[in-house]
Amino acid sequence: MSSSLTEEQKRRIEENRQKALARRAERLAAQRGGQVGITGPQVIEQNPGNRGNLKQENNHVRFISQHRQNPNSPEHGQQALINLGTFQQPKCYPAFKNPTEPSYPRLIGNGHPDGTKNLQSQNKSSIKYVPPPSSATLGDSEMLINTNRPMEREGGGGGMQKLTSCAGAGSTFEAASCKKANSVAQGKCVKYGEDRFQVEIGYNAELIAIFKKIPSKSYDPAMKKWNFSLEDYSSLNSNFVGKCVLISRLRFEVDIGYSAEVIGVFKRMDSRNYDMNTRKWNFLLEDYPKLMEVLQSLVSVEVEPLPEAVIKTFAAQIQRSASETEIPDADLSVVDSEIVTSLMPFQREGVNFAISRNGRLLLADDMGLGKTLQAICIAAYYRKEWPLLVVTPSSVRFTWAEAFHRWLPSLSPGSTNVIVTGKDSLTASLVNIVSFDLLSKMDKQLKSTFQVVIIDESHFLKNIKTARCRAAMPLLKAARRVILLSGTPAMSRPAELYTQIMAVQPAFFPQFHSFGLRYCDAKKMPWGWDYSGSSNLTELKILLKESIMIRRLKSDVLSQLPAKQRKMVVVAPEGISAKTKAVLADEAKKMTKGYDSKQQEREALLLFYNRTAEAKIHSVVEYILELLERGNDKFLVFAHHKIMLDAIVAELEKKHVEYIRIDGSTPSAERQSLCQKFQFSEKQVVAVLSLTAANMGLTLSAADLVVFAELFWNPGVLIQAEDRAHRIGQTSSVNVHYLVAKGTADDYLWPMIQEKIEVLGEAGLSETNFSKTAESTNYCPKPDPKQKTIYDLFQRTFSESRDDTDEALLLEAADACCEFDSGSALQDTGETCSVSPPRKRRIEEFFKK
Ligand SMILES: Nc1ncnc2c1ncn2[C@@H]1O[C@H](COP(=O)(O)OP(=O)(O)OP(=O)(O)O)[C@@H](O)[C@H]1O
Repeated sequence: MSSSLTEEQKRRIEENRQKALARRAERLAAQRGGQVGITGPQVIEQNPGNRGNLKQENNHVRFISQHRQNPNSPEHGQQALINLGTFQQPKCYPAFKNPTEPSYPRLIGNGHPDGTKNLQSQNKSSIKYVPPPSSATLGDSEMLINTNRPMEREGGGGGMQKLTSCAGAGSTFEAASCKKANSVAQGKCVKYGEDRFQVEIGYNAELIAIFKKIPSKSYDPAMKKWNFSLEDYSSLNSNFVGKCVLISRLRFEVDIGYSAEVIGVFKRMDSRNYDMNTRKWNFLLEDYPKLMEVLQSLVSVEVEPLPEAVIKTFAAQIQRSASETEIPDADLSVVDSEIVTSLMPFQREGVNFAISRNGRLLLADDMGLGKTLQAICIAAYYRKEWPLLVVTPSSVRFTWAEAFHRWLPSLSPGSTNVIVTGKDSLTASLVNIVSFDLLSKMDKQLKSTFQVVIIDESHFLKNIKTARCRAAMPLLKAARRVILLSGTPAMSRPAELYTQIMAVQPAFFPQFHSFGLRYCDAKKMPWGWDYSGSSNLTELKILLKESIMIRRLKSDVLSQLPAKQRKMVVVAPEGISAKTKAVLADEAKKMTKGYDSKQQEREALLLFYNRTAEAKIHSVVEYILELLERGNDKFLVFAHHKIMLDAIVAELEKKHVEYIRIDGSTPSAERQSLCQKFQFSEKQVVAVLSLTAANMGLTLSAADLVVFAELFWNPGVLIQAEDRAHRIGQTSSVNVHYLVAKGTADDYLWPMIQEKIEVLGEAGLSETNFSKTAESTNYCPKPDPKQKTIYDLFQRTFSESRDDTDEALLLEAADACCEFDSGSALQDTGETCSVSPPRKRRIEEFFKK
């Protein structure tokens, strides 16, 4: 993409800038002749060379340095006008690592702080330099202050003050108020420590109010003086400042205080529009070069231009060549038809978007909208460039492998490589799947390059300091296609987006600091920079949507979604210890030998089921923690065994996550209030529920995610449990995650459940069936012939009529000392809670369409 300004425009802007500098130098030379101790605005009017329109400016602070002998020196005649109503942060600093380093030229407004390094590649016409002060520049300066805010200006009565230097070695100031013309204070700026300056002046409430707004302010109680970083000295030496901000795909606004001169310029623009609400002027992007050219020729005005990333992204609009072109339909003939024909229309649009962006994107669809499927389809489009690397949270590594085989039947069985230890090869297969944590332990192998990389839950990379981020970033830098997936790319602040943007478009914001200044409301604090805020979010959102991000909310595509989206999650088997695996294998072996009585059979099955719960605890807890880390607000977790329910609750308590628990021991009277708490709490709440004691009669529609920590042999119980969220009051499609562990009773329960649900589906008794919406086809397709006995045993035992069997089993379980949550298996409290309050979302507005 090319820059928006032509060479000719750049040349003219530079020419104007030079002329302006020369004019400024002349004026300052004239001022040096004797303008000292001037008080009040009228005096300034006598000196039109200083500012032609001081009346418009009298809500500003001005510093004027007069000590420079060489008028052509860029340091000569530094002036600052700072609108106190919208105090400007220092614009940009030389280097992110050491923003206080004074020896670089300081650059206003182009968003790239690292001085000369980036200048070649930048649009020079949009840059203004303000040289930093040195301790030497502190000698003589003049400060003109009006503490009025812009809105108070009309009413008159401004508190104009002036601190004027005496030429010479010392720097002396006078401060006077035009309200009280006879109240004149004298002061001076002196060097303070290595990189600070101190203002020595008598007490003046208005001045102090101004000082307090300066980010680097510090009060020295011993000296009873205020001091500031040299950076802020420079920042005060800026002109009448404003900034350009993108407000739509086609328009930008100029955010600047009132100036007749500027408004005169605005009025000459054909596309001008004044927004009565924001009281700001906005223009078509095609007017941007012209407007900037004129504004930058005004001596008194410094306007922060649009960031380079915006200029590049919207180059077509700026150059008037934009047309509303639809993203073309990609030719997916190289991709397995299985997946292509399954794509829902919005998913197809996602794939088209990705391919139009050359396979580099942030797919930020809401949870459950099929990001996995879209990512596999996008990656498959670039199959010639494989081997492929998928980096994912550890709990879903195996689910990814299943999904590849399900959606790309052309993949041979051995072509997925799930990495389970740091010693495994990262490049063993065509599709390599690794967890974030393992990736960071594979230092030696990180030199391998992948042309195509998928990062699932890419917000895991939000912190550049983490080992996972440091390990992943070089891989992403080297890759040609980078597919980031996250339903919650940033959970609380725009700073979290930076690494993800860098991963997809490294050229957008090479320095975090420039991103921080523009979008994180960066503030200099005594301890360093604070980037936890947010600013210009509308622009960031428009920029990302135009360039790299596609995001659909469930509500946008609800008509295309089934009421329930079921998903099987294969939880990591190494969560199960070797000892537990051996016990499970032993139980299974015993079962294949057969039993003398039905009673013994059932006991054995229940024991197997119980051991399965024990074995899954670690993986289930890990999965729930990952859901919490992803920022899922509210969800339901169903489990059957008390040990599982206890373990989940213990972890939630440890993490200080609010939860409700309803199990067999929860009195009926309490259930209503627990439901209410879940439905109406604004906080993140997890409902931990017993499969048999809380699967009916409760309304928990504030959640649209249901997680099954354990399976149950009766699909009717599961469907009823799902319906705690999927019921009246639910406005979304409900996601259902079944956590399934290989080598456990799940191997037998899962195919059985699917079979039964399919039957229910065919009979119209279940809205969706598993085989169409869950990654099921490749999971334990048919039990091992040797173990078919166990499957049959499960079938036989649990296919009996539900009421009798459940009761009998629960009793038997008690006999067998298994800790089922059996308290009130079939209680129906009939409680309902009304529609939930709007669910809290982090930086919600930003990510809404
Ligand atoms: N077009 C489709 N046809 C059939 N099933 C689909 C389709 N799209 C998604 N699904 C199924 O919906 C479920 C949710 O999809 P997926 O896991 O890809 O969503 P996601 O956006 O990645 O969710 P999360 O944010 O939870 O990771 C899966 O079981 C998936 O197979």
